[in-house]
Amino acid sequence: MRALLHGSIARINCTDQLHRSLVLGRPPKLSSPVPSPGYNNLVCTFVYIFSAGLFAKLTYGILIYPHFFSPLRHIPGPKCISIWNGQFPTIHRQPSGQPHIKWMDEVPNDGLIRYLAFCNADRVFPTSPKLLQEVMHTKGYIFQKAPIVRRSIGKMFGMHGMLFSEGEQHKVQRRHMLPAFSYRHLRDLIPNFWEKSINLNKVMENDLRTRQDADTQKQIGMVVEISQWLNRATLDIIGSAGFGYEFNCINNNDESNELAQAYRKVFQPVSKGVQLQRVVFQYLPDWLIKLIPSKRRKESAEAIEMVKGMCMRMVREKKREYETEGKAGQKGLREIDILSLVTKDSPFTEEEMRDQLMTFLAAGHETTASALTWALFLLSQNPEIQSRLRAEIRSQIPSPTSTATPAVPLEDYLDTLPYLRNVTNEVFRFFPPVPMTLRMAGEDTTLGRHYIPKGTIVMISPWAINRSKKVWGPRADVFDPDRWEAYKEGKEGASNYDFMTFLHGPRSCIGKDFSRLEFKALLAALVGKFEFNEVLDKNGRRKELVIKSGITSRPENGLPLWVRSLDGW
Ligand code: HEM
Repeated sequence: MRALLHGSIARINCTDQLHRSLVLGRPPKLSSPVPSPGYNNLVCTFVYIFSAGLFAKLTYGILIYPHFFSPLRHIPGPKCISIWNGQFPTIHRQPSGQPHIKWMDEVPNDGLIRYLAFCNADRVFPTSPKLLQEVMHTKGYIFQKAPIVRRSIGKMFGMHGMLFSEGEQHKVQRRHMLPAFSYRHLRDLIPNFWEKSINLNKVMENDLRTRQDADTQKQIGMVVEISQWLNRATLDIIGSAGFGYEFNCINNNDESNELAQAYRKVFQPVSKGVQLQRVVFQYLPDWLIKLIPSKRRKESAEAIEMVKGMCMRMVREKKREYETEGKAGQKGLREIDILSLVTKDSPFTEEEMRDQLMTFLAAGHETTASALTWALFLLSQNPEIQSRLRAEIRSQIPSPTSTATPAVPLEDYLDTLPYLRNVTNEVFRFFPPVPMTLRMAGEDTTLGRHYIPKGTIVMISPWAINRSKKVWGPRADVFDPDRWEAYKEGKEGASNYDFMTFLHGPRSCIGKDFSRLEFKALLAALVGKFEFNEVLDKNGRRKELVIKSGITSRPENGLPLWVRSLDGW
């Protein structure tokens, strides 16, 4: 009653002041109503109950459930190093997948390991070919893309693109796009890959010469941050071979190329602090995250808008082309490139078409650039492997500068050069550009003999499987292209699931053959023409390599290498 009375007095005061200010023409001075003690008590009680509820929920969810009630608790796993944060401190300190190698080799298990991640969230990690096959193949559509992944990279890769579609929708999309990845079509793209590779060589050589002249007047090579060149080259290749578009990233440096810049902002490796922030943000609603100011997020959002706009323009231009040139399409070409398939007679809405392009653009350039970065890093550390590769390339592939018509076109043999093939396989094994990915059980199911409740997050780690001593023997952590003589493209290994770089099954990488050919063309052109050496510190010692895992794994601060142009090819 007192509360009510108090409230009405406050309201009367307010109206009174308003009336007076209207009459006198002054702005009203509203006195804030004084909350009654009853109201205060109510609020306090609510806050207490809410806090107690939250505390109980967190205590149960973080401290009790994972240790005593989780149906996954009997699956073997590493000992928790934190009572509330499981293995997270170890995972956070090391590159993605690194702790998993140790667990795989040291924790006795029947193909499945369970560990606790941030705030003791359950994770299962399949280690045997049989269970990997279940997750990726037999139950490929039950184990769906984890919402955490969708949330963190969905906007850049296109929410409605193939990477994030599920079930029937995914099957339709994948079937529709397959012709663009048939081996016959990819073989026809080799001259295009080669042309771009030669262009990269030319521009890099000019750049080396110009800068050398200014600095030393000598042709002794110079330090180059190599990864940005590789990103520009793979962007040009996906643009031209995939979409029939010339992005011209190789010819224009990063600063003058909006597209290269946009991707650099989104994909640049992040510090441990930002990684931790991202983990925490997974648990916060979008509206709350938007309220927290962040320069990096703002830049990423702008970059995403730029890419979105560009993909939409490509879709609309191509559609207009079909409308004006009729169904046969441009000059009657066999149009099975990515952009044509996405836009012509396609089952996609315009938004889906745009997202499909975003998927192929992002997935199709960053990964191959990361693989090439690692290739040059490994070759710079292993000069004898580099020389052997160069000898094969120079003896088999005519110099890009020669004007003579080659006796056999490159597309007939690029894919079969034995040492180039072994080096390619070994780089992909040793540094898988996508070190890990997550799936979520879409329904209650099983893995082997283990019950897996709906919502369980499954960690798939190409990094761990590709480097496990259990799988690859005691020399698993040695970079040795010759091991592929025995494995012969993975076919003579114990199982396909030993090599996980592109995953397997219906959700495996659709672009794996595209990227292999592109990788071989770029690597052959680069190693044929240039020598790559590591940059040592001032005491002549090897610098410690810090691997940053963002969407792909990359060396921290790019990869500076000592590059020298060689004569005779
Ligand atoms: C070295 C280069 C590459 C690597 C290591 C790689 C790796 C992968 C991996 C691991 C996935 C599965 C991701 C997941 O499910 O979480 C994937 C999916 C995909 N990749 Fe690649 N990729 C490479 C190059 C390419 C290229 C060149 C293209 C296109 C031209 C491409 C297009 C795609 C697409 C569309 C998907 C989604 C497939 C689906 O869900 O059905 N990738 N890639």
